[in-house]
Amino acid sequence: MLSPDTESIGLMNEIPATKPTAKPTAPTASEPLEAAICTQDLSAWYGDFQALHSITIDIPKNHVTAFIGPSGCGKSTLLRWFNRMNDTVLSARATGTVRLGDLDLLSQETDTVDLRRRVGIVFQKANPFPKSIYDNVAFGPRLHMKLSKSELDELVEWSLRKAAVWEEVKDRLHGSALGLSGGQQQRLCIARAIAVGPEVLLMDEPCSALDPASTLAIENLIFELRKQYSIIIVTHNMQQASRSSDKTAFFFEGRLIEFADTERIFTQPADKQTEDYVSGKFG
Ligand SMILES: Nc1ncnc2c1ncn2[C@@H]1O[C@H](COP(=O)(O)OP(=O)(O)OP(=O)(O)O)[C@@H](O)[C@H]1O
Repeated sequence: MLSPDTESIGLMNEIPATKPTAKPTAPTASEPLEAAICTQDLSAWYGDFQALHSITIDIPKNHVTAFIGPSGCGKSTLLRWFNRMNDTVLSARATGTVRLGDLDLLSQETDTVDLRRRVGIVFQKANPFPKSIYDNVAFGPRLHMKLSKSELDELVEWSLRKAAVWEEVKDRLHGSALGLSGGQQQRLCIARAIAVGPEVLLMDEPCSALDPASTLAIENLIFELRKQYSIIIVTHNMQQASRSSDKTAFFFEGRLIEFADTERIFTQPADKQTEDYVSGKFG
């Protein structure tokens, strides 16, 4: 049985409608950036506490965007409004707008089940279901796609290959996912997320529980996956943000202080607070 925590609830809702396609669509530098998710004046509260203040940001499609900032500055809160994970927190509310294409993400009429199919999430701690490796990846597709056995086999393999873990698990697909190493489990969770064909992948400190080799494997994977998905990664690791993201947003005390190309944020930030943070003077 799955534990009824918020993370499992989110994963259970990551349901697919269509079989994912594998056509890389990375734009070239000269093309204007199309937005995957746009927020306008987004403010968010937990009870009386205001965690986000008037956030306006366009998250570009097919790029990796890093969210950085000191603990408690609101990075995860913002990420969790992007797929309405905050619905599981009774005291959480938000004003302003968040859009995924034409979809108004804050509307009560938005189908959160379908939203979580389109916006997948990978958490800090790998959380495979206590099932086989195969069944973890096949979980969403089995619920919501009518696939033959061979089509499902193909999708499971495709997802595991895409998540760069196929070679390590192909001979033990029916063994328990809990028997994998931490880094393998995290790549399995990425495979499970992409098996349902999301447009956006949210990653909340996906490497913080991993060793350097597994971290590097995930970073390489993120870099590769951005050809097909719009990725947002929350990280406390400045090297990771600078290595694996195209754009970086720096937050402080619930406010978006600066959002620019990652290279610029790390070499010529416009704001003194950004400079102090990325140079390690605080946080
Ligand atoms: N479920 C909750 N109930 C009440 N307050 C919360 C809740 N979740 C977060 N907060 C508060 O909202 C603020 C922003 O938290 P959030 O987790 O978004 O920050 P963060 O930048 O992701 O922090 P960290 O880097 O430590 O994960 C913090 O002050 C936090 O204590």
